[in-house]
Amino acid sequence: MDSFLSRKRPRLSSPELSTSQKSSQPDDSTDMKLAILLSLFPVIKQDELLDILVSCDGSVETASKMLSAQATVDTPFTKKRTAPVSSLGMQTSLSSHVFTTAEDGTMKPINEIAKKRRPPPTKKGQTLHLYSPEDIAANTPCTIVHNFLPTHAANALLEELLDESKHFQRYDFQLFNRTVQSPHTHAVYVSTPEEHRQQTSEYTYGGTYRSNVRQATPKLRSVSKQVQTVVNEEIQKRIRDIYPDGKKLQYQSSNEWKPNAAFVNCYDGPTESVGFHSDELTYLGPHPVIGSLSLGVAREFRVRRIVAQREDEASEEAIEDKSTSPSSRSTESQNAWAARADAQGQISIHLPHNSLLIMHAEMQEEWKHSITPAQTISPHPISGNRRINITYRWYRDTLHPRYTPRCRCGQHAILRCSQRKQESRGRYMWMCYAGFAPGKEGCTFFQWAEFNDDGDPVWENKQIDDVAPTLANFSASQ
Ligand SMILES: O=C(O)CCC(=O)C(=O)O
Ligand SMILES: [Fe+2]
Repeated sequence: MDSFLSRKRPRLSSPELSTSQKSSQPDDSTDMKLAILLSLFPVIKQDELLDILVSCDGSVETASKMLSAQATVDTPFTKKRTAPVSSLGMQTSLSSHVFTTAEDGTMKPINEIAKKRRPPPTKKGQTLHLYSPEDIAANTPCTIVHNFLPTHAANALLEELLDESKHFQRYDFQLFNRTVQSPHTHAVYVSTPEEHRQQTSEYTYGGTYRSNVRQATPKLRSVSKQVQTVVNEEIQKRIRDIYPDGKKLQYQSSNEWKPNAAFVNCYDGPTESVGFHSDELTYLGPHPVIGSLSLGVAREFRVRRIVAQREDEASEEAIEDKSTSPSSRSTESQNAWAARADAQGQISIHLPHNSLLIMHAEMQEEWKHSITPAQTISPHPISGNRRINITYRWYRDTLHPRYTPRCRCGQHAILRCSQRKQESRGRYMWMCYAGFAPGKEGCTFFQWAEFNDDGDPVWENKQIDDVAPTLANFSASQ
């Protein structure tokens, strides 16, 4: 395994730190805090920002003051880096490790290899860089198709979306008591007037209706059809080659995947990014599949597994259960969360122009993903420093807000999956949206979500609890 490229990730400890400080905050808030610091200090490496954040006991304010002070005296934190840290273009492959030739000389099918592939190829604190489709399929919940569109079609779509990106906006998200803007811009595209009406007056996002919904261009619509075909093929391959007994996952839809919304992001320059998150399940349902097309500048897509808490961490969780928001957790419990977040390291998937990444059904519940800020990028001949990303999504009719529960605030509840707590891991729940919305306190609404095998909601036998499990138990979604 030495031949694959790995890079040390944040040093979560330093000689000055006490044991309780050796790791950082809870998974969600660490990423949010890092996102803020990155937007304030874009030339500083993410790893260093994390170190500083940890040394400031997780206080963004203290870290920010310290960094501002440092900036005036040009410390190592603020020196411009000349070394090209970006490893884009360096080819590494795990294929020689994961593909074995059988005694009769034939290649073993990928499912046999996947069964043998233990333990996970990443290590705590390290990043494994993957480039080849075989490695990505075997080691992550994703598949990649390079050179997806004919060159002229990819370039034409990129040009069209660069023009569209004039209308993109940053969205707000909540960081404790502050409202923070996304470190990239975006807009949502739909094809029909009815879908436009639904997106702007029925589906909610963060407690409000979306305002930046636009009419899909003919090119976006035609590419959507091509994405649909390939994603459905890849879903079937994944089921056949990777999933246990060649069967779809429980709650994964057995219907054809039919995208009806395209979220388009623009990352203008190397520091624009999106922090670690899972995509919101509310309208996509459990085990959704998402098709993600990259255009323009190549960037790194990082994924990491969500690690369940160990049994000996239960007492700490009991303390957390009394709190109502992640921000009220103790530093020690925050540290434990960060240590778990990094327990299995990260995998970096390199996304060149015109590559289609399929996030398969196990992705959102079991993994988190991000676009990390880059130290260096190679400008693209058409887009310069910009990267455009389109995620094609399938909003399911059965999860239209006319059917889903409302919380005590009178708003549509959001669907979340318990990702960390051993006893409830993998269970779904409807919760008040407001714990995750800018400036909102929220109510304690909580209801277990029940689904049939196809992931369509079952509404009988509602069980409503008065006290919500702490939001701390669930990872941030977007
Ligand atoms: O830009 C990308 O490749 C990922 C975007 C993403 O994760 C999202 O929009 O939810
Ligand atoms: Fe996402």
